[in-house]
Amino acid sequence: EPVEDKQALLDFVGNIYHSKKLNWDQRTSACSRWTGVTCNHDNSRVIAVRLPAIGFRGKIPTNTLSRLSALQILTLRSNGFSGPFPSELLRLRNLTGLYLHFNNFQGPLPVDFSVWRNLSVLNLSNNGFNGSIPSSISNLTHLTALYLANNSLSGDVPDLNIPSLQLLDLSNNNLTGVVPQSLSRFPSSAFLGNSISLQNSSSPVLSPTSVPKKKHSSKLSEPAILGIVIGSCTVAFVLIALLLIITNRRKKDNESSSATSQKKGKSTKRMVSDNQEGNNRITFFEGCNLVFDLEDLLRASAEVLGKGTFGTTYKAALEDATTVAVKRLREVIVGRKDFEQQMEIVGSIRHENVAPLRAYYYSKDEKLMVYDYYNQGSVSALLHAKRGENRIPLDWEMRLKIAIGSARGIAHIHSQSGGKLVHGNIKASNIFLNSQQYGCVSDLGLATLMSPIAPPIIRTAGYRAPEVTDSRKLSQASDVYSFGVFLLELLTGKSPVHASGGEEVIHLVRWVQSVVREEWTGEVFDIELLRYPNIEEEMVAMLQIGLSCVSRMPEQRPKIADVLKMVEDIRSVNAGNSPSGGTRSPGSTPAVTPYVGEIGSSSAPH
Ligand SMILES: Nc1ncnc2c1ncn2[C@@H]1O[C@H](COP(=O)(O)OP(=O)(O)OP(=O)(O)O)[C@@H](O)[C@H]1O
Repeated sequence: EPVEDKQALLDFVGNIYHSKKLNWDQRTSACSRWTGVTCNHDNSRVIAVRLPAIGFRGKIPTNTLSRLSALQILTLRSNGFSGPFPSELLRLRNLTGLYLHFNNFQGPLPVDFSVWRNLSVLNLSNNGFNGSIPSSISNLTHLTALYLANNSLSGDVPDLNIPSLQLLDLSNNNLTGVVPQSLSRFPSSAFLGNSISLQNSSSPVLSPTSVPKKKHSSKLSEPAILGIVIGSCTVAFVLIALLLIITNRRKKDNESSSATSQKKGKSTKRMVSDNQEGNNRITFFEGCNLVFDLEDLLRASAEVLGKGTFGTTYKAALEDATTVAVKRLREVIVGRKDFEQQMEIVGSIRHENVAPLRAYYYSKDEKLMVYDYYNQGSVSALLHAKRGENRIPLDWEMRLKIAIGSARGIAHIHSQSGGKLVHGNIKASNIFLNSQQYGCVSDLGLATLMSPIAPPIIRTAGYRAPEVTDSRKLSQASDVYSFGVFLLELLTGKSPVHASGGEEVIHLVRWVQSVVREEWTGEVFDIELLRYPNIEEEMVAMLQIGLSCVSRMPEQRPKIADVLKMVEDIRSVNAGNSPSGGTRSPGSTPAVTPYVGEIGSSSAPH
């Protein structure tokens, strides 16, 4: 437990009015129980504090939050904080994200911003700040987003030469002069509602107060914000249903807890729901550089990526220019405790070939999981999308790296929880490319949490081991089966279950087995691969591995560690370093099916 950090937080909350009760109890674990608090991996320090719309009123008590010296993220938005800029916060040298928007802060900004060396997002919009924009902001070399809109800032816009800056909003202030060259790359909307003209342009394009000022927009109700989001994001779909359900309670709280709100009569009722709400927190895992809270998620414009077995996945663009994938689960059959336990296991996995779970949210009505967004799409999309058109096919090199990476990821997963963890849903749409373009597996550990009556989606069915189809016996061996199907998919370019011409449905595994049995091995490979010379031996090696993984009997399948060795050896097979058949490690499960033996002798040139 971070004893001192905990005390700092208690000192903070004990010395400021807030209309919404926080479940910060001295006796409970701040790291696992306290709303809005995130700790590092060994729970020795608090690294994030997210307290939007708690109904705080007054000045931030001195010498409280500033003692959280490991703090990286601070969100105090949509409260009623007042007073001058809390310059004590400049002591928080590790801050990457500071969100103070929608408060009533006043007076000038601090002169020297340069202490916040790691700051990536600064949102001070919708306050009453005045004076000029300090040019020391230029020293924030990691800054990606700067929001100063809806204040009373005046003077010239400084020359902010920050190459990393991607998002800028200075609108609705009293700024004058011209847009400096360094900021000319931003759209004019960033400067709207000031008396600024664009450089090299004789006419002032932006007339003063051309847009009505929205001062102290903390008055804006959540529905109004939603309205703006929805209205302005005509192209993007909005997570309306998601938003409405989750915001429902918060909306009520916001209305009455905002400092400017008139309604105070609801407090008793609110207290009751607060107590329940205490547990409905969004939980972040360490290494989550993403700066968002639930409300950021709600305000994000979102697009449906697809519907899967376990729910629907959305792509959500956050206001700091990051994009996340939010998976909304349905039919969770376990209780909160089991769910949280599993999330902790999944969220603690950090491996370059496993997609990191960044955060999750649990409430009675909503269960969300937040992942990084992979903009290249899944291997399924890379493999199958728009075949035939002038797309760039996945070359053999890429497919090898995908196979190696995903095998490494699965091997790592199987080594977790005392060697007991099962992925449960290995398939091409759950495999992505990491920054080195190796395979990276996602969506693990959900199968045991979800309803077994989840509709059997045909896309998933093709990856299921026979014992899973028959009696839902998920195991590491069934993961190996699914991985084998995935290898066959990589080799053939065909989906696990696909229609051939007419209505006939082809099962990839059976099809590959029969083609191989007829000794037409060459026929199985993806025609897109035929253009690459000298890879047949490697393809045959992968075929052998894939077929051994899809052995009917679970105990005949190799262990993933052995599969991994074999996959990693595919290259050396070709380089002639390793004699055919000698690639398996001693002691590995003998899993070569008769078919494979035949391929080995019939196709490998001697
Ligand atoms: N982090 C992500 N980045 C980019 N795309 C993603 C991400 N997560 C999922 N997707 C894509 O969104 C779509 C829907 O994903 P989802 O996981 O909900 O369903 P699925 O993979 O088809 O099935 P299942 O629920 O069984 O995993 C898929 O095309 C998937 O590849």
